[in-house]
Amino acid sequence: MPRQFFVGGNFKMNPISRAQKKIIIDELNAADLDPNTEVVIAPPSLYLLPLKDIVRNDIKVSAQNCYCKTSGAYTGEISPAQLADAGIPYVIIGHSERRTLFHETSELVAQKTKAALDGSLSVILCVGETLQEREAGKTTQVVESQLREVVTVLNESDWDRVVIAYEPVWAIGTGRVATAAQAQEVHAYIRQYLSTAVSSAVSGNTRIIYGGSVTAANCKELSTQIDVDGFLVGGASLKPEFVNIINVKRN
Ligand SMILES: O=C(CO)COP(=O)(O)O
Repeated sequence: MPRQFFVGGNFKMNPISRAQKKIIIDELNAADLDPNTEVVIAPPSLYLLPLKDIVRNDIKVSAQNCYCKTSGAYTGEISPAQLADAGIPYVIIGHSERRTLFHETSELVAQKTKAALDGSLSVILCVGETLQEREAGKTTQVVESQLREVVTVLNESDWDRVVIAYEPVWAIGTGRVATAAQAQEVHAYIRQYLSTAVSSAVSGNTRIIYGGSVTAANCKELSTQIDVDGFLVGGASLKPEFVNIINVKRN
């Protein structure tokens, strides 16, 4: 079966007001969206339930993070069980902002990924190298080591609910997008790695999406790459052009 194209909008800690959010949701609700593309939006946790209630049914809602325990004394955290109970189907795990600003290790990212999958969520698992690592020729080594931790703790069937987001840190929020060839090279590497480390079925079925300064203007070329199965969009997911990105396969 062909991999379904996937477009996620990571709102990060934006926008500030509920009124601004409503405008974004109203635009999405009114838009003519490609029914063949899976669309997921990830607002700050405070807004998960209100947005879920007002957004159209064919757009799924995702958390931006969760913890690896079911409940307990973990002030400030949300558990996979709580997200599942609230009817939130997806969670982003291992975003570079979590890894860098909040010191999440690949080991913790792997534990969270496993806990989320065990809690019946689907996971958007983020990996990617810094500029320094790319310039040192370590891109694939870094991405592989981030994935290896996860591979170690997942069962083969867990991968049915994992989308891998390749997000080079140097392209996030910088306006500096990876070229289609740079993205394809790393996506192909990830697919090859999944084939050797997990199975050829998981390699063939897992969606690998690109994130990092994706816009309506640059998404077309990226989308034509054979191993690019969609996008995780930050800044542009807050703008009307998000609709054009969702519809890139149709235009
Ligand atoms: O981090 C990202 C998505 O998770 C990408 O952010 P930008 O699209 O703003 O670069």
